[in-house]
Amino acid sequence: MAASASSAINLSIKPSHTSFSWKTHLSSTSALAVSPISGHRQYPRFVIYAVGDKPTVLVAEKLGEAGVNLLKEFADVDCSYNLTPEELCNKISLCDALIVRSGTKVSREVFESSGGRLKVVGRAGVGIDNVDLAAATEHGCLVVNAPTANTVAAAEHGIALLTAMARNVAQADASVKAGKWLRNKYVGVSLVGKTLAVMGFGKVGSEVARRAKGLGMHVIAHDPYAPADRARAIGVELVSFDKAIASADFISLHMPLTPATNKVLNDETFAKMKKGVRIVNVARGGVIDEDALVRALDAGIVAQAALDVFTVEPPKDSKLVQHENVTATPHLGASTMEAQEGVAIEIAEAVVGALKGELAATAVNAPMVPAEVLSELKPFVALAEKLGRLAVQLVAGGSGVKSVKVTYGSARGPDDLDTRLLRAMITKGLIEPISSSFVNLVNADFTAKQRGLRIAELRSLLNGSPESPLEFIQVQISSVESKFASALSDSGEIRVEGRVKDGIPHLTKVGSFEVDVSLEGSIILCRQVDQPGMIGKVGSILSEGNVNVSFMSVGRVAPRKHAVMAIGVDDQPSKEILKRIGEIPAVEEFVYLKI
Ligand SMILES: NC(=O)C1=CN([C@@H]2O[C@H](COP(=O)(O)OP(=O)(O)OC[C@H]3O[C@@H](n4cnc5c(N)ncnc54)[C@H](O)[C@@H]3O)[C@@H](O)[C@H]2O)C=CC1
Ligand SMILES: O=C(O)C(=O)COP(=O)(O)O
Repeated sequence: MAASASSAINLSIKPSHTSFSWKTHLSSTSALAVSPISGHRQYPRFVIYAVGDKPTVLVAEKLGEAGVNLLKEFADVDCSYNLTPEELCNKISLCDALIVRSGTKVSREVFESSGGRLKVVGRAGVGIDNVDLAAATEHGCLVVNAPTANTVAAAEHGIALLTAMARNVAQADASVKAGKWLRNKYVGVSLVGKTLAVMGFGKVGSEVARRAKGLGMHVIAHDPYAPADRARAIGVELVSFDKAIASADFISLHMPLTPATNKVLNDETFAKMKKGVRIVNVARGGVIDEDALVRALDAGIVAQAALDVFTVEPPKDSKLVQHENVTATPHLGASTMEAQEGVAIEIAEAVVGALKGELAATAVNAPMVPAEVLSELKPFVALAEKLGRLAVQLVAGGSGVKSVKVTYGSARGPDDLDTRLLRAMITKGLIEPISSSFVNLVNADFTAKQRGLRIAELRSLLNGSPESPLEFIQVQISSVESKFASALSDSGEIRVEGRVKDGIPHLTKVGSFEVDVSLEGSIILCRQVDQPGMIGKVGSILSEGNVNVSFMSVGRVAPRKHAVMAIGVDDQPSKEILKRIGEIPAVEEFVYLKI
C-alpha cells in the first residue's frame, strides 16, 4: 500500500536542516491554532513552533530599533548590512527569514541558495521590485511588505522635492555655500494655479494630491486601477495617460515599477508633454528612461526634474545627476525617523507572524483570506486536505494523477464562497503523500501546475440555509485505476466525499457507497458480502492486534449484497493483522489509508 502520509510530513513550511528542530504544533487532525496576535490569520499545518532553537532572521539593511527588538523576542537576529550578493547567498541557507529594504536584490539565486530553509522575506517598505516574486512563490517562500508606515514620509518628500525644485532651493543653497549671491539666476516658478498630474493614485499619490491641493494647485491624476470615488473625494479628476502628461505643468510619479510602467516616460512620451514641464520622481527610477530624460532636459522639454530614485542606485549616470536642472536625493522618501520606526515594527510583526504560521495581512504572493471567512472555513479546510490525502492513496501505484475534479456542495451563491484555501489544502493532500514536495498556500497552485495536475472546481448549488458555507466537498480523480475498486464511481472516477459534523470532518461517501466515519487517525475500507457477524469478526482481529477502533460504519447497496465497511482506527495495524482481515472469506477487497 502506497500510503506514506504521516503527521510528520504535514508541515507546509519545514526546515531542511536536520540540526534545526521544529515540531508541528498541531496534530494531524487539528485545524487552526489560536493566534497569539489577534487579528492575524492562521492557516492549518502552516503553523510551526520552534522547540529549543529559535528561528534565525537575517536583517540585511538598517531597520529601526523597535523592529529589531521585536524580532529578538522570537528569533535569533543577525544584522549584517552591506552584504555582497555572494555573501547573501552564502548566509541565506542558515536563515528562516530575511528582511531587506530597497538596497538588496533578493534574486532567484538567493532562494535557490537557501536550500528550502528561507520561509519568509520581509520588505521593510512598499516596493517589492527588488524581490524575485516568481522565484519566491516557486520556493514556497512567503513575501510580506510594510505598505503603510512610510506613505506619509514618501508623500512629504514628494512635496519637498516639488517645492524645492520650483524655487531652486538645492542649487541656490550650493551657490551660497560656494560664496555666490545669485538672486536673478535662481528666480523660481509659482505652484499656485498650476496643474499637477499625479501618475499612480495609490497611497502615496493620493497623499501628494491632497497636499498639492492645499498649495493651491489644480490636481489631475492618472491611474487605470484607482476608484473614481476616491479621486472625487479629494477633488481630483482621473484622466487618461496622454491627457495627464499633455496638460501638466508638473508631473509627480507614484506608480510601482512593473513591466507596464518600465520606462513609461521616454522619448515618445516626453515629446507629448508641455514644453517646460517639471517632473518629480519618488517612485522608482526605472519608470523613467534616464537617457531620454537627459535629452528632454537638454532640449528644454523638461525644465527641471527632482529625483529621489534611480534605475541603478547609487546612480552611475553622472550626466543626469550632475545636470544643473536636476535636484537629486539618495532614495530618502521613506527616511524619516517616524516612518522608519513604523516600517520596522510593521515588518517585524509581519515576519514573526509568518514564521508562526499566520498569514500577515501584507502577504504579497499568497491569496488573502479575510479572518471572518477563515474562521468559517476552518473545519472544511481540514476536511479538504484529508479528502485529498484519502483520494490519492486510493490510486493504484504507477497511475499518474493528472485530473482532479472538486465539487463544493453549498447553498451559497458562487460569489459567496472563497475556495482558494480549500483548493490549496486539497492540492497539499493530493501531492504530499506521493512526493517529497511540501505544499503551502503560497506554492499550491504553482506546484500543481508544475506536476501537470489540473484541479477543476465545480459548485453544486443546494437548497437550504446558506448559514454554513459548505454542505459537502467531493474529490474525484479521473483516468486512474484504483487499488480499491469500490472507490470508483459509476463513471469510473475515484470518488470520496466528506462533510463536517459537529466541527469534525467525516468521510461520508466512497465510490457509490454511503459511509460515515470521522476522519481522525486512519481508516480501513473493506468491501464484503453483506452478512451478519462481519463487524464482530473484523473488530476482534483488530482488538487482538491491540488496535483501537474509533468508528465503524457500513454502507451497502442492498441487504445481503455488497457493503463497504469503513473502520476508523487510532493505531496502525501490523501487516499480519491486515493480512488476517484480508483472509476473512466474505472480504472481497480492503485498503488501509493513513489520513
Ligand atoms: N522613494 C521612496 O523612498 C519611496 C517610494 N515608494 C514608491 O512609491 C510608489 C507608490 O507607493 P504606494 O503609493 O505606497 O503604492 P500603492 O500600491 O498604494 O499605489 C500605487 C498606485 O499605482 C497604480 N498603478 C499601477 N500601475 C499603474 C500604471 N501603469 N499607471 C498609473 N498608475 C498605476 C496602482 O493602481 C496604485 O493605485 C511605489 O513605487 C513605491 O515603491 C514608496 C515609499 C517610499
Ligand atoms: O518603500 C519603498 O518602496 C521605498 O522605496 C523605501 O525604500 P527604503 O526602505 O528606504 O530603501
